[in-house]
Amino acid sequence: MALCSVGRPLLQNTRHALGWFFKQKQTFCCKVHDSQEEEIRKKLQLFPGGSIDLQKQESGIAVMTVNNPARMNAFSGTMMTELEERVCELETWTEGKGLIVRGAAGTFCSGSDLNAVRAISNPQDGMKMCMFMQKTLTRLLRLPLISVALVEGKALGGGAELTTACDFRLMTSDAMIQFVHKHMGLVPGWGGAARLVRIVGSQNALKLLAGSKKVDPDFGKQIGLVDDVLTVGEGNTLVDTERWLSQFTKGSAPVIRAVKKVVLSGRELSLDEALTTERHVFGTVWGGPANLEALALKTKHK
Ligand SMILES: CCC(=O)SCCNC(=O)CCNC(=O)[C@H](O)C(C)(C)COP(=O)(O)OP(=O)(O)OC[C@H]1O[C@@H](n2cnc3c(N)ncnc32)[C@H](O)[C@@H]1OP(=O)(O)O
Repeated sequence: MALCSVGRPLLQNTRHALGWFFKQKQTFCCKVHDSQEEEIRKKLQLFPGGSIDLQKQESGIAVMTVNNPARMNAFSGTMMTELEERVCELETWTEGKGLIVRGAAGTFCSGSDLNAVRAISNPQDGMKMCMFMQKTLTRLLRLPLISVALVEGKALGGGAELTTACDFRLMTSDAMIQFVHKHMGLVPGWGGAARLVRIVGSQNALKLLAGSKKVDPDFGKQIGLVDDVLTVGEGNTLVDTERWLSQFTKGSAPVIRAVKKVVLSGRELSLDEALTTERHVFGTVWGGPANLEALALKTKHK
């Protein structure tokens, strides 16, 4: 059997990549009824408050709002389980192309609700809560939608982690992102450190985590955490974000979703596995309606 460069048998590699690809394709609805997860879900339900709101628009862009303004949009337990439900809804939204994640009332999110944190401050419950949020945020990042976090006001702790589960981050000119975990005697646990390293590199991740350094828009852009800055007071930030995102979501949903899948496989798989996946994703759009229309129009790229 032929060996690929990383030493994994080629056939095994192909199977792995295809398994990954079809897992992304299938609509997993949605709750994994694993007993540990069910246990943590039940525990999270004991900490109510706020909501995660989802609006799916005809444009193919959905807006997800972290809504708990009395606590600066901190995540209560029920908001964690609602986030999972909304992600599940988005996994089955086949017309979707883009997603905006934002906070209610002009601020992003102040992390986990400290009242809930105090009540479940033993390591076992902490790890279970982290596992639940890691899984949900990984599914969020893997949606076949191009996602952007609109950061207004503050994104602190778990809120900063949530921004890293989106493909892009936009900040208003007065906004701030801060991984405050160290000041709380913690490290990120919602997958935020692993994702941060992939976005800004380990040197910058160390500065942000070990120094709990405040990230304003200029510094954010400099280190590649922030993709663009919206000037406060100049129009409606949500409309501006939709306009910004539409540069990437214009066009046919199957093609936009295919773009996200090939980029995701490039980011998450070995080169051989990513190449296999890319071929298969290519096969889903080759000869498809958008491809045939472009050929019929004799499209030129001047
Ligand atoms: C995954 C790990 C984590 O996420 S650990 C949590 C990390 N987050 C934090 O430590 C945030 C702590 N909060 C703060 O620093 C401040 O409240 C911030 C967000 C800067 C807002 O300050 P400021 O504008 O002065 O408003 P404030 O302090 O009066 O807050 C308004 C009300 O919101 C509440 N609040 C805020 N954050 C949380 C939170 N994470 N959990 C629970 N409640 C929170 C404040 O307690 C305050 O409530 P109240 O009006 O006093 O009843």
